[in-house]
Amino acid sequence: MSHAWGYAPCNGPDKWVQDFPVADGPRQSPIDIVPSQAKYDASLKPLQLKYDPATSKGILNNGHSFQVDFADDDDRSTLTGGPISGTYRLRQFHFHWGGGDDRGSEHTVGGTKFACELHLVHWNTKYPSFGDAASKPDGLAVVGVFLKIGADNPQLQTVLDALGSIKSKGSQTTFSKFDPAILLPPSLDYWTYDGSLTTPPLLESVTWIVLKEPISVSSSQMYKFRSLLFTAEGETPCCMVDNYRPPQPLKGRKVRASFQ
Ligand SMILES: COc1ccc(N[C@H](NS(N)(=O)=O)Oc2ccccc2)cc1OC
Ligand SMILES: [Zn+2]
Repeated sequence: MSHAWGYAPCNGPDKWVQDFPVADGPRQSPIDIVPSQAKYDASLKPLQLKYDPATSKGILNNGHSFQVDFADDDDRSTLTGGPISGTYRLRQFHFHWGGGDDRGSEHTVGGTKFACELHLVHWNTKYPSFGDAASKPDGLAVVGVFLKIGADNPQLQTVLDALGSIKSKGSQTTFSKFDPAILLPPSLDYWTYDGSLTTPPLLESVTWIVLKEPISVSSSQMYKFRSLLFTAEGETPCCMVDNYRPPQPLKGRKVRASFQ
């Protein structure tokens, strides 16, 4: 691919394998989660997500999605328990969404797509940095939360209100005192499986933890996500929509459930 990766027909998910051969690897993400095929594992521990709002730093349009970045130089915002061992630090969160309410999530459940999916990216502190962890099979843990079309979600509003300041690729602004825990559903029941980043470099270093319970988002709130641009200022504007990779082959992997 002579140009950078993206989600258009010319540089989208079907083309990524040209520059990132791991795209055809044995543990690619996302996947379709089939609840009846997911085996309850009593040894799975409850998720422990402890986030300090003081660690939120800024919000950035990176040309593929937008992300909120967190200070990860200590253990103030961490993931422990669940399917992982040790302590993973929160690095950033971001979303994937569709051009319409009928699509947008990366993982699907029994073939059902949601309008949007939140990813909270954590890295294993047994490694010295995110970059180092990202290349290890147990280096990353991403918590996925589905956003289902329904009532307006007030907890999303501070994030959505910031999008006006980061419309174009490369724009960023401060985003402090934000507690990502307010984006989580009441139940932390989850499915888990071994997978990868869902964007290039598609590294097969992610323990996926996908929450069973979605949070709500209204159609009008979805329009705020779709007001962002893939493109930088001065370029022909292209709306940031359909920034999701479709489900990938399971290739013999087992999905476990933390609930019966
Ligand atoms: C902190 O560094 C990274 C963090 C994440 C990802 N990729 C991430 N993969 S995912 N969907 O599996 O979490 O996807 C995106 C998608 C859009 C915007 C930002 C992340 C890549 C990173 O550095 C290469
Ligand atoms: Zn993601």
